Amino acid sequence: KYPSGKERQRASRIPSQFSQEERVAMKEALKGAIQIPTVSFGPGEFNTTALAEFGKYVRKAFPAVFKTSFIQHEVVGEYSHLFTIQGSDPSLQPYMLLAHIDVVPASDQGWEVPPFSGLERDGFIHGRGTLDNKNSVMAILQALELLLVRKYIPRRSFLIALGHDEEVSGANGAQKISALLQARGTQIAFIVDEGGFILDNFIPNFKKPFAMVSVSEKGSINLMLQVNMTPGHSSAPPKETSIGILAAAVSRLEQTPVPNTSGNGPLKKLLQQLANEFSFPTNIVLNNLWLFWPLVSRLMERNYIMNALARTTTAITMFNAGVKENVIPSVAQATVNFRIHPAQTVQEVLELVKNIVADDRVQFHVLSAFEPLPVSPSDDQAMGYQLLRQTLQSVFPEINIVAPGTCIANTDSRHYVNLTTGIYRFNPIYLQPQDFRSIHGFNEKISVQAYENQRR
Ligand SMILES: CCCCCCCCCCCCCCCCCC(=O)N[C@@H](Cc1ccccc1)C(=O)O
Ligand SMILES: [Zn+2]
Ligand SMILES: [Zn+2]
Repeated sequence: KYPSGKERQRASRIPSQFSQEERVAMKEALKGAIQIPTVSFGPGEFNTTALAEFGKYVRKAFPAVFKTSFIQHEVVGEYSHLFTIQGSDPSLQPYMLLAHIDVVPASDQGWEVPPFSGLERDGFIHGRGTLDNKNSVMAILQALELLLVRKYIPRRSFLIALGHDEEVSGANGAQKISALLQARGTQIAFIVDEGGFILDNFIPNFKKPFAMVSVSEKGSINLMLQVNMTPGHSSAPPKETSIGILAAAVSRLEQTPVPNTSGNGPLKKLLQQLANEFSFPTNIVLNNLWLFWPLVSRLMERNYIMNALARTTTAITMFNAGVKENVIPSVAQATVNFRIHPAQTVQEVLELVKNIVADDRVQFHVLSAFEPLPVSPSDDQAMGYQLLRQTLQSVFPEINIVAPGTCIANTDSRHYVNLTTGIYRFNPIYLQPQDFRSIHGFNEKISVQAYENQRR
């Protein structure tokens, strides 16, 4: 039963204040989530025991979410979760929050604390998934739980979709949830997913943190290069082997980056928005990009993260050849992962790559590919973007720059493009370059303070 208008008004002004007990319980809930090793090892290779345990864990940690009559909970693709929170005003189009419960593998080597310990040390909770992306899973459910305890009933309906295989492309989780919603004819006002942060110290000589809300994400090609040659005895080798030819081809690819196309992408706009925050002479340079763009884009290429924003990137990720030390192998294969800049297409990149390799003995096999994602609106009329901006500025009043950007990696949100034109990738967390390296790397951690802010 819905409350009266007065009760609703009161509910809409629920302050984000927590008791000491609540604060302890909340961080303990995150630690427990980190301790469940929901690792995705490869396509179709999941820790299904951990995924099932995670399902039970959230039921126990957030009882109000699971027993509230106006919340429908569905399990999709065995381990993903879809929550539909029915608002009091059905005329408003629902929005949707996304997060994923799987994590990439982590072995104990290289970590200061074991990656699935969830240990708290020096004000940080450590472990795989603390930034990518159990922080979001738990913060979303925790915020909802606390609101429900405080008798919250939303006006606008919303959905929460928690995928279980984002780290291996989302085919069983996000893709199935999206298909289910499409079959139901659901239209979504806007989506919020991972993929943007409050960036702190990412731009050389720019100390002011700013929020980057990613309004698009790069496309991708996984390209397999293969060379076949006649096998033989290593005691009398031919002048060139399949391995040598392939190695030269991938080396040419590494040494010849795909041209910088950032002049036509959102990066230029982002820098223009930041221009007046810089001191002289950088402010003059950035306010006159029509003149200085060649110089600025060359300087940006020196930084590997800025470089990733500026162009299609080339990463050689797999190399396989040879069966025995005294056998000249017949086949050599390498996989190259390209992340496509929004100003380019799959076809354009493939043409460029073939011209760079320029060797007919190298065969190309496209293993998978998709185009850069559409750019979501970020103008004054874009409800999702503006709501996100206002909300983040009310939680972080010190942030006066919120800028649209591009996510350099891919997220589950790409599976929902048929449901909405407004997809915003943003986690309300300060991120420094060393934190960025910890995502999929060593020593991933989140400060207790940052986690508390996420739930507000
Ligand atoms: C002007 C200054 C800007 C500075 C830019 C700084 C950019 C930092 C932004 C950090 C964004 C990090 C986003 C994290 C999300 C990672 C998601 C992920 O790893 N996805 C996988 C998904 C995938 C796709 C296909 C197959 C398997 C998995 C990925 O590899 O992209
Ligand atoms: Zn992620
Ligand atoms: Zn990830």
